[in-house]
Amino acid sequence: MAFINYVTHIQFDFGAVRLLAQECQRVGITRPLVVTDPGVKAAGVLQKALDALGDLPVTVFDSTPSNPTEAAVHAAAALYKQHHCDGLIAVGGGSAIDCAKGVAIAATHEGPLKMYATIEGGSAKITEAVAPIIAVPTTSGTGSEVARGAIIIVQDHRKLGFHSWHLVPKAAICDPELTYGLPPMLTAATGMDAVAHCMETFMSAAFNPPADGIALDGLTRGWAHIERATRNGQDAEARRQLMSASMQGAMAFQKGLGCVHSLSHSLGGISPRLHHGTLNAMFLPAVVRFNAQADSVQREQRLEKMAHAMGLSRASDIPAAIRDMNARLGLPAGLTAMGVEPAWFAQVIDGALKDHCHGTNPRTASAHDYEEMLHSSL
Ligand SMILES: NC(=O)c1ccc[n+]([C@@H]2O[C@H](COP(=O)([O-])OP(=O)(O)OC[C@H]3O[C@@H](n4cnc5c(N)ncnc54)[C@H](O)[C@@H]3O)[C@@H](O)[C@H]2O)c1
Ligand SMILES: [Fe+2]
Repeated sequence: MAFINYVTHIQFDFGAVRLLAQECQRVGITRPLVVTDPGVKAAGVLQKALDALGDLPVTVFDSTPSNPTEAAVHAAAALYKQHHCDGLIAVGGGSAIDCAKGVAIAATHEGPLKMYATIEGGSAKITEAVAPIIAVPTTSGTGSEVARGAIIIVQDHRKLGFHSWHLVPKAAICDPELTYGLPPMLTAATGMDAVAHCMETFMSAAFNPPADGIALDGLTRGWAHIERATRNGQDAEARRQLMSASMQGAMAFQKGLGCVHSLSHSLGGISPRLHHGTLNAMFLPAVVRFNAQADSVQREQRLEKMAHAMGLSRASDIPAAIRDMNARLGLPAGLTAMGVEPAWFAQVIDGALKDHCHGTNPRTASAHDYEEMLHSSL
């Protein structure tokens, strides 16, 4: 069955952060908890959001870790309750936005967070009681500002997905100016997350032609501008296009993602210091090669369409083009350069097989297939 849904109210423009107070009023948030992280604060980006909130009584939680944890979610939820907040404003990358989504659950639902995780059958337990969220992305990567999912490391160290349409932010404020100060390495790594979303969901077999169109267009924009934005963070047009690619990837991945993300979720749970987008950039070439054999990918000429969007003449050139792009962006050459050890692989594969993205890859991966992908990504 095809399920197609586009729900987020989006303000997308240079300077759009100034609409924050207006959006709070529209959504009905009068006492927000702002969820952010130390890097966003140090970069002066948090202050822009606070300035835009004027005299609203604001509480700030600024301790979101990169790869948010259940402990951070509970600490922020305690602050939310203590200050009688009535909604969340996430200012940051995927980590701050997903942390806010976790708080939106924890502040309004009982019990440990893992009860609500997708693989624990928790999606149906997330009700409309969830606190409202306004998301202000400051990276161009995850697209979490328009997505129904949150990725959080729960107390037993698994990095789990939480999915509900109730978690989709009530408003997204996409202001490319907020990303001007994002350093080159993070621009490249988060940008490759956006590219990975567009590619993976486009390859996925679900019938969702609108999502396919959005993903392919997002890939075109992201691929054409990621290098420019990495080389010159002040390149307004490149920042705008990359922010759109990020948003489009996440609008489209309602189709589901695949083995790139099942591997990077699993590995990111084992070693939270590994950046999600960088891991995806490492896995993409191997997964594209693996998916080239999938019936649906071949029948619908999906790799040919991706190659066209990337300005390549042959589908078989895609894996090498991704590796070349990673090198030009200054990303690591492979998992070894990131400090990943083959001794971890058994645990990575176990987590990948159970991940919520495993089932939507266009070709079912066995443990052996995952092992090959990991070895060829070293
Ligand atoms: N919910 C989803 O749909 C979804 C999709 C993909 C990934 N994710 C998750 O999102 C997380 C990663 O998010 P991310 O890649 O956006 O990185 P991030 O949010 O972890 O941020 C990375 C670093 O960049 C800094 N930073 C952010 N914006 C900045 C700015 N404008 N200027 C200077 N520094 C800035 C932060 O302080 C942080 O140190 C992972 O946990 C991943 O699993 C979620
Ligand atoms: Fe991702």
